[in-house]
Amino acid sequence: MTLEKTPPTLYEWAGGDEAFKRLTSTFYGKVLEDPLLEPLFGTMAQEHPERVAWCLSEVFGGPKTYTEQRGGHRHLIQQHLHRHLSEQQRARWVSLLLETADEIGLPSDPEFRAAFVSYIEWGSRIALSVSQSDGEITEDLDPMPQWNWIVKPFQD
Ligand code: HEM
Repeated sequence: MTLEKTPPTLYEWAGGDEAFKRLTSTFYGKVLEDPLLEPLFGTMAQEHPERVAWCLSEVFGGPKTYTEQRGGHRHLIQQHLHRHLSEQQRARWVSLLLETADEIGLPSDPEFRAAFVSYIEWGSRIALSVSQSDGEITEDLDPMPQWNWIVKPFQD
């Protein structure tokens, strides 16, 4: 029998809770200075950056704090309904987040960034799409999506 090396989760590779909290606290500081995004986030809850950190941690294989504290993917989607986000705002949100990832020193290896940007693109496009809806959610959207390595980081 050969033992295979188990790769760390993306959450572990990124640096765990502390890294995601640093990412979102720095990011929302920039968001509040941005003329396109400030109107959306100027009145955000004080806990908002931490909730987004829980959410990213969970998607990337960390603890299920967002689901336990806030109610999972259904709740996440619900928070974006009726907001009528624009593509320009979505694109700015993504570019500022990626800029912040560099600034706070998230791992810059191609394998991590390929997986990281993949969720950010997917999630932000879902947020844009559901934000156009004036309806309510009827379908079951849980559990939270789970992201993993897209390109294998280690040899077996
Ligand atoms: C991967 C993409 C995204 C993730 C993971 C995400 C995550 C979250 C989370 C966790 C919340 C708080 C939910 C709660 O209270 O439990 C939230 C709320 C919100 N999101 Fe997103 N979001 C994403 C994309 C976007 C984009 C692209 C925009 C706009 C450009 C946006 C605008 C908002 C706004 C305006 C709120 C409400 C903030 C408040 O007033 O407290 N989101 N999002």
